Amino acid sequence: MTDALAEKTCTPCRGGIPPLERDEAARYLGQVPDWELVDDGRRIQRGYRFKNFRDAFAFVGRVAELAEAEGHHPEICFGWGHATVSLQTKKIKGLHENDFIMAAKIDRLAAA
Ligand SMILES: C[C@H](O)[C@H](O)[C@H]1CNC2=NC(N)=NC(=O)C2=N1
Repeated sequence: MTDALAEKTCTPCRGGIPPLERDEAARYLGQVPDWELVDDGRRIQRGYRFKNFRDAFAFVGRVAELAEAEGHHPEICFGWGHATVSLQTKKIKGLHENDFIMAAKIDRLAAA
């Protein structure tokens, strides 16, 4: 199922729509089960482990390129051997399908 999401492309979000309800977000989360709902269901995040700093940094660079290509951007915290990616649609201060598309694409990128 993750592939189905990963095959989609993010759509420009200009605000003015409600964020996903918790039950909707939970349904999408089933397709990216390694991610967790945080901030009262308004954000999703996942941690990744790497052999060293260089591999973590390379992963961050690939996620950044993906975000620019999709026009939808995560928050990333990283250091020696780890990176945490967080996704929320800022314009609506909550979750949108775009966040789950990016999660699925980032998981595929991390597995590559
Ligand atoms: C028009 C375009 O969709 C917006 O400027 C994008 C850019 N990247 C974005 N990224 C995130 N995470 N949230 C947004 O609301 C957002 N808006």
